[in-house]
Amino acid sequence: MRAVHFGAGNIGRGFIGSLLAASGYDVVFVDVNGQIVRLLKERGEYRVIVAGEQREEQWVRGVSALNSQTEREQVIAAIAAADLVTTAVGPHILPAIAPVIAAGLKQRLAARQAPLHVIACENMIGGTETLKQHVFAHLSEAEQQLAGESVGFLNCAVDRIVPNQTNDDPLAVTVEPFFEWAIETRNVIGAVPPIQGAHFVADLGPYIERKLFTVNTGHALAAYLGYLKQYETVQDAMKDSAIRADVEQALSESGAVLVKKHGWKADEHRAYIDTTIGRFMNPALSDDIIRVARSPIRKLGPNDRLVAPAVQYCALFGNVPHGLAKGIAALLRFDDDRDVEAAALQQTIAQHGIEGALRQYAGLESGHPLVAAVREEYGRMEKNKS
Ligand SMILES: NC(=O)C1=CN([C@@H]2O[C@H](COP(=O)(O)OP(=O)(O)OC[C@H]3O[C@@H](n4cnc5c(N)ncnc54)[C@H](O)[C@@H]3O)[C@@H](O)[C@H]2O)C=CC1
Ligand SMILES: O=P(O)(O)OC[C@H]1O[C@](O)(CO)[C@@H](O)[C@@H]1O
Repeated sequence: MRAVHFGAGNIGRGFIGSLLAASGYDVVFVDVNGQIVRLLKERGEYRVIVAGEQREEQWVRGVSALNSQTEREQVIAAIAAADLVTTAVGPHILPAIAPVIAAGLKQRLAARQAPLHVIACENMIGGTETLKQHVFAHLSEAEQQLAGESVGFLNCAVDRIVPNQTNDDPLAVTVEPFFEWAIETRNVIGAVPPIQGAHFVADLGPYIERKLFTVNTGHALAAYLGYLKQYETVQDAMKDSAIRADVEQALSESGAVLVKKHGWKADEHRAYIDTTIGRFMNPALSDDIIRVARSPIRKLGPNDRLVAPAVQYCALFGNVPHGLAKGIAALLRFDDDRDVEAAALQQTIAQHGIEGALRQYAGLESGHPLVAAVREEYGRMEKNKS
């Protein structure tokens, strides 16, 4: 079995590539990072360090790599011959990799009809569906129809915390022990792709929302509130009892939405929240606040980790979730100049106020009750700023 994986970064090497190799796939990583591609080609293996109560090392073997900028034809040929194409590049990169995936599909469709599955492993709702739209924009109608018969685009939810890496070996990747990869079977063609440890589900909706509105919501609160208090890592922020209480409150609010909307059992969801908070506090990892806070405009999106559960909470319960509102306010205060989205967000706020930013990026009109709550929290943070 052959898998082509776009994005040999933290989650690509530390989670997806490692699981695919363990499942028996020959994994070809595709990346634009020349050093990582070169080292993967030279060595054909790398180390995953699982940092839990004990430290465990696992070797991922039999991998290779291609540079999507300089080896485009080889990437196309690899896709044409693959059983599986996966991505972990970041939502904003999906349009950039779509043309080469489309070219691979064209070559494949001309030669054979064996099933191919495509899975985008990004932190977003409908990630693979979004990738499919980008890919299909490069195919003719006839090619789209053919692709519909043999290419299955499967949405998924990926969960494993893989922080920025500080190992001397640039290929080694330190990860947390926990992982969960839920893959929707709705668009499977033929048999489900054999992936050890993946959880195949008929309907991804409850799983992606549980993950995004718990792990990513809580992480975002910890990061944005931690940034305001000048902590460097999520672990340090979570030791601050006030921040931890705010994270707890926001997760109780998003949890109420998840329990009511998807029927997750309240006690089981409480255990899921507790596990998640334990993961944020893992003393064997050091997770930079700047990494978790990255791309605040994306994270302010109407379908993303803060605004989506907050809006749904308002609609379901008829009042405002103040913990989530505080998280949104803290995001609006994120002004680290190393992050291009943070700079753009601050410019929008300077020109149009926070109401303008909430309208533009979150789709929230000024009359929405959440806006007043965010404004109040935002003002309070200004007063407390020292
Ligand atoms: N790190 C984590 O804990 C988790 C990350 N994710 C998601 O996984 C995705 C990737 O995140 P990370 O691995 O953390 O980021 P990363 O920055 O470590 O990895 C992204 C990789 O994509 C590569 N890349 C960029 N443009 C490319 C292109 N045009 N073609 C091929 N490769 C390209 C980069 O060089 C980099 O190696 C994101 O959507 C993130 O939300 C999901 C769950 C966990
Ligand atoms: O990867 P994103 O969407 O920028 O957000 C960072 C978040 O994603 C993760 O990397 C993985 O779930 C978390 O560590 C964090 O909540």
